[in-house]
Amino acid sequence: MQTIFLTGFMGAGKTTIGQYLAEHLQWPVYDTDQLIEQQTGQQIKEIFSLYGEERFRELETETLLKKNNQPCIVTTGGGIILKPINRELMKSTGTVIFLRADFDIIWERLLQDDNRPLVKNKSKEEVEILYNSRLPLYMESATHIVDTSNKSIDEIVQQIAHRLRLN
Ligand SMILES: Nc1ncnc2c1ncn2[C@@H]1O[C@H](COP(=O)(O)OP(=O)(O)OP(=O)(O)O)[C@@H](O)[C@H]1O
Ligand SMILES: O=C(O)C1=C[C@@H](O)[C@@H](O)[C@H](O)C1
Ligand SMILES: [Mg+2]
Repeated sequence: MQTIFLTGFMGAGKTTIGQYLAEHLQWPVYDTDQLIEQQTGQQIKEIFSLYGEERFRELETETLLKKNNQPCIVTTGGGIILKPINRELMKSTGTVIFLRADFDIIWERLLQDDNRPLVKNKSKEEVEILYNSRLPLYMESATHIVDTSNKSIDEIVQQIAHRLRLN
């Protein structure tokens, strides 16, 4: 089994599910947002405001390129699917699981945290437009789609392990 990449919109639960899945499988887990923050010593919102979104997208690609080939879970930033090279890198080196969730559920989760520059000061309608514009890219790059709406973290972890025949 190669790398398991978790993709999906902000608030879909990639980071959270990745931690629990890693514990369940006893595999290492890496989060691209956290790796970028560690590497730069800056928070994502600072990177966006100091250098812009484009620079952040380059850092995401660099992070994917640095990954070694050991089995692991990689939880990604919500916009990792925007660059074709990222979609190709993930699909060619692993299994890509798109964590799908209804927009209303995502919106409720996003209200809890202010470290997401693409959501800050945006209306629900504006963020929903972004969500809808990205859906085809999550779908196109996924090898599996797992619906997480109204499911507990444990149910989602079990479902992923079952789909990948890892339990
Ligand atoms: N299945 C779930 N049920 C209830 N709450 C959840 C579920 N999954 C995630 N959450 C909660 O939603 C919030 C967002 O989750 P998380 O940070 O894991 O999302 P993410 O997909 O990594 O987002 P980002 O792309 O911004 O990094 C967290 O507070 C988390 O506890
Ligand atoms: O959806 C996005 O574009 C983002 C999601 C977050 O995980 C971070 O990578 C950053 O806030 C951008
Ligand atoms: Mg995350």
